[in-house]
Amino acid sequence: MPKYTVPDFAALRGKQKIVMLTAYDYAGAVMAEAAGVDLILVGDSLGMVVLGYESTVFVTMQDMIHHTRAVKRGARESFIVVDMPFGSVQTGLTDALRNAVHLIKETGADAVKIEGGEEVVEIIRHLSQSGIPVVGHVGLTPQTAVNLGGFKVQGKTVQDAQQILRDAQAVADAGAFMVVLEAIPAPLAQKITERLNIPTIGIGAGPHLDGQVLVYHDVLGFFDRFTPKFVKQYAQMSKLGTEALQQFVREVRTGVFPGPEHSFSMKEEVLSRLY
Ligand SMILES: Nc1nc(=O)c2c([nH]1)NC[C@@H]1CN(c3ccc(C(=O)N[C@@H](CCC(=O)O)C(=O)O)cc3)CN21
Ligand SMILES: CC(C)C(=O)C(=O)O
Ligand SMILES: [Mg+2]
Repeated sequence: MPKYTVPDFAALRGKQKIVMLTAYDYAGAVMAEAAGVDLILVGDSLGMVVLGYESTVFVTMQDMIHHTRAVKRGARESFIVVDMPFGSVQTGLTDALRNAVHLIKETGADAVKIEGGEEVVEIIRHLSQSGIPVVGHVGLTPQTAVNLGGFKVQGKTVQDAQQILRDAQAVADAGAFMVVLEAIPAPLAQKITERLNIPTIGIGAGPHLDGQVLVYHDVLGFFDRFTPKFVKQYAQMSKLGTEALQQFVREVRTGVFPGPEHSFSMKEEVLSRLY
């Protein structure tokens, strides 16, 4: 059993900020758990930061299963949320439930996350009532970003902001136990957080939420293709890694590596008997 269960997150509201971080593999999950994050998200952002796609829409159920299994092996004690990839919920309630059950059974994840507002409430209700903990995700929904003008801040007009408020409320009413608010103005996220009775987790949504989530590769500076304004890099791993690898290349070429401390010796009497 993980350290937390579903009701624990509601209990944290107003007491302690909830910290969520993405992870996509064994090593990342080990570090996330050692750092003490409250829960791990195996995000479909893996398509971009790990697999190099231009968007998250190409990520498959198999991708999510493969990576979530690795995360689970690295973070046995953590509550794990897995993103339902694009296409895994769009083909009907039966498919959505089958895919959610499949994800959880194959990976040992604790909950699934589904992008969308009012248009996905039936799916959220169906899964929740079937016993699957569901996290909602409203505001900027990367799987359908092509309809939103790209990876852009959402909810800047009265109409758009009102819709996001309705979306968040609808997702909570449908049984989601937590909701991610992505790339919306801070005051809108604050209003939503005040209205809802489930924890809100923000990414690019300001400080007035119950918790925060960022992408692992952004936090550590492993991803340089773009850096959203809401990202804070706590390390510059791409730079550090490239410099370290350059030194490796240099040392092999100059014969500095491997040194005697990296090599295995052999008894002279053994060597002398070889012919
Ligand atoms: N590495 C990474 N981090 C993320 O947070 C992330 C992904 N990938 N992939 C999936 C989505 C896409 N996300 C993003 C990506 C970029 C912006 C961004 O930079 N938006 C700016 C520029 C918009 C513009 O071009 O005008 C903004 O001000 O909204 C926002 C969300 C968040 N998610
Ligand atoms: C950015 C978070 C919320 C996400 O959905 C992902 O990493 O895929
Ligand atoms: Mg995602």
